[in-house]
Amino acid sequence: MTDDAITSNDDLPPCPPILLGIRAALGQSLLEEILSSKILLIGSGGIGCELLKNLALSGFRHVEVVDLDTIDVSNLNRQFLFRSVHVGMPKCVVASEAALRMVPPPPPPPSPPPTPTTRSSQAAAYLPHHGNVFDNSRFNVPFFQKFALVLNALDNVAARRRVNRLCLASDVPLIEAGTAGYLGQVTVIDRRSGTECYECQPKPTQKVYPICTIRSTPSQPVHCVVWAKELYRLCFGPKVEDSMLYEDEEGLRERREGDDDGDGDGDGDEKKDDDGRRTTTTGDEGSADVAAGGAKGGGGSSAYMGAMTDLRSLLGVDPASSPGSSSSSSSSTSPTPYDVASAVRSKAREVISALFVTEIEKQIGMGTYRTADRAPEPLSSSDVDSCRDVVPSPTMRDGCAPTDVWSVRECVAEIASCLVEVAENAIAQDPTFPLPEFDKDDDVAMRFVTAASNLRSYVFGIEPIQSMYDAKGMAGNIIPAIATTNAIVAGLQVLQVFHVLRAQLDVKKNGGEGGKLKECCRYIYCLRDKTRKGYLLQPTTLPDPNPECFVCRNAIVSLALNTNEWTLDMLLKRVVKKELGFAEPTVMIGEDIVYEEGEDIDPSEYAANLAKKMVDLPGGGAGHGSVLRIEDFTQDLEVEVSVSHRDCWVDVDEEKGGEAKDDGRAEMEKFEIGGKKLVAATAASSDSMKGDSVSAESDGFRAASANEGEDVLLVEENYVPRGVNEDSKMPAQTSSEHGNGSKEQLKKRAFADQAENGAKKAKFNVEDAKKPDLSEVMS
Ligand SMILES: Nc1ncnc2c1ncn2[C@@H]1O[C@H](COP(=O)(O)OP(=O)(O)OP(=O)(O)O)[C@@H](O)[C@H]1O
Ligand SMILES: [Zn+2]
Repeated sequence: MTDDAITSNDDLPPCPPILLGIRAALGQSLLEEILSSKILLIGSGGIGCELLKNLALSGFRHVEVVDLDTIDVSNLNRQFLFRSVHVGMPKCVVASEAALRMVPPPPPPPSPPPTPTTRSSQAAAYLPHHGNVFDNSRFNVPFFQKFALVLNALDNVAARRRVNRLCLASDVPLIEAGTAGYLGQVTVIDRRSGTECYECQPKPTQKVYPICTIRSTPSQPVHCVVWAKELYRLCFGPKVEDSMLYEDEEGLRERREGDDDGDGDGDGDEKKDDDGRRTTTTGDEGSADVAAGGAKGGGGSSAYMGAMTDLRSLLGVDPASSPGSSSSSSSSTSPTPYDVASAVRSKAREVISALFVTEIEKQIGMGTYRTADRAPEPLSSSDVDSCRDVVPSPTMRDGCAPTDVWSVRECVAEIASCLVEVAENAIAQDPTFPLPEFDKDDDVAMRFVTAASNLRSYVFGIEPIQSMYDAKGMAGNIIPAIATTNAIVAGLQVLQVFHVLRAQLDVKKNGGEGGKLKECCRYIYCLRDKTRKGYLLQPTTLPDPNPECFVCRNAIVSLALNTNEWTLDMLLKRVVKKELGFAEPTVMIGEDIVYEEGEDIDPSEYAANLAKKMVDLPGGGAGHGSVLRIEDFTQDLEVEVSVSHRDCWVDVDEEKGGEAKDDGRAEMEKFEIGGKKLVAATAASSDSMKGDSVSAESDGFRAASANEGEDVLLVEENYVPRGVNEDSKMPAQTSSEHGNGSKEQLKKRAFADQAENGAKKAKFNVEDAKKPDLSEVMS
């Protein structure tokens, strides 16, 4: 791979046997770079565990790991650095300790010893940071600047955007990765090298949710839907132990016994080995004490299993029992439907209270949610009382629609109503009873899952609360995360790490500006189906930035909405924070600051503006044709937003032959980012604005080309990637007029890549059309 890679071992300093292969492939100087470089890893879940193991076994001695979550039982099947004794402990703490034990011993110091001491001869340290990467007091530009490069192993767009911005602002290369079932992708983002950033391409609306475990600290609606499906299994499943929420006494005992030092704290106490080489890696202050809190979580019993067992028996789900025959039922004769309904409602109250009050309070007490964006708030007892017919279930209401969003109390009432229905069906010996596995097309199943998922969202402050229609879309599209894909992708990431370090080493040795990663790094797809030549990995050149990207190219963002009705508060929450990802925005109209956030800012200063309509804001208002300037010093980001007023939203839905499209949002709440920019500030009628609609969706097409001399398998040279249609060799499906997303630009890029790499024109391979854009994948 390199010139010095061929040097005979006799001429080289001693090296741990496990690293001889690395040295033979990469050379002594790159090995030294590996031994001394500081690497930051964000996320220690499925991909993160694989990456940590790879980094450790490749000789990396200085790695820091950020993760906000604690270990759940359901992570154990494939997040292989964790054991049942670790349940409840921070993932990053356990993963760092486990990986550190795999780091080969340091090479013996050369004689005479180097002066000053180089980092490669220092003790290895894998430092965990249990926290949310959005915590700007800890994870900010100075923190990122300490590292040679950053690796992402995340499962959500918001956190990926945050890391992307911090890396751009810190000038640190980012190796980004994602998987979705059998599919995966890895790319390298480097501002100085002029590569595309994570946000250069608009993200397509997510259609599948690759996820298969439960997030202890949920942050998205889909995390709650996954949890609710497991709750459904726990209530109605033929085998209660199949549910990821199931806890039995034996399992708890095992976990306590697994804490082999017998102190019950579950810490494993494995921080040092005999020669003291492996240093204690408690990380920052947060990690050590949370680890202790989390460990108690490993030994505590769940607050809900007792009530759940009674409920199953009452529902007649467990074969030994029949409806109404619970131990808590006092009736000795056959119960009437009324008796059953009232017994079920009362038990439902107990279960809901255990799940959404007692269990949450218990976990809060143990510090499980310290890293959540917002501390969870247990339901109130009056909310839980809605079980007792206090509130009618929303689906029993006249005119109820699948797009309705239910309140907390309605969700509680809906759960109770589903449970009563199941019990009554059981009594009537309905042939559909007992309930089958969860089926999104089953009415009771979907009502139950929507209500339970939303209650969890309410408790954790997760928005938006889902209508049954939305929840169904998610519940039906959750696909399992596959450990093998995670392993492949993590391996590819480490190969890119070597390339980045090699480029950095060249600059150190030979001088120059750096920024040459486009020459050596690749965007790599991991495909599900082999290409015709039998390859599963496809490297392509790193794409150029999108000139329309407001993150890396300071492009102006165009925004259309009803400026007469939108308030500043709506603008901040729905557009500035949610869509544009600003963490601490300062909003200016001309020279006037209309809003500011941050540690030193008194929130009352701009409180009066929050309720004002956009047109009524100071500085002349943010009406049609105005320009807002939004800054965020925490991300070193500044953007100009060109505002246009729109109050009529007739979009043509081509699939429905030109009918008006209803996306479920109230007319007044609609907005569009990324339409045509206003050229001049003219007063606009609704009609004059109609033509401005441009979908911000893109299929995330990447121009692909075969590259010679890769360290991954090549695809055949006549391969044409997804999105290029056979006749025109033009990217299909994109309707965006955004820079690289436009047909013309994509076409140019595809052809430029082909020319550059001598790739011949190709036939479109149908199998390859399955290749997704994984830029928004979950893990
Ligand atoms: N904002 C964030 N700050 C820090 N860590 C984060 C943030 N968002 C996500 N993570 C972490 O990224 C990791 C993503 O890994 P992954 O998705 O494999 O794990 P998982 O959620 O446990 O499993 P699953 O594959 O079922 O989704 C998680 O451990 C999660 O805690
Ligand atoms: Zn960009």
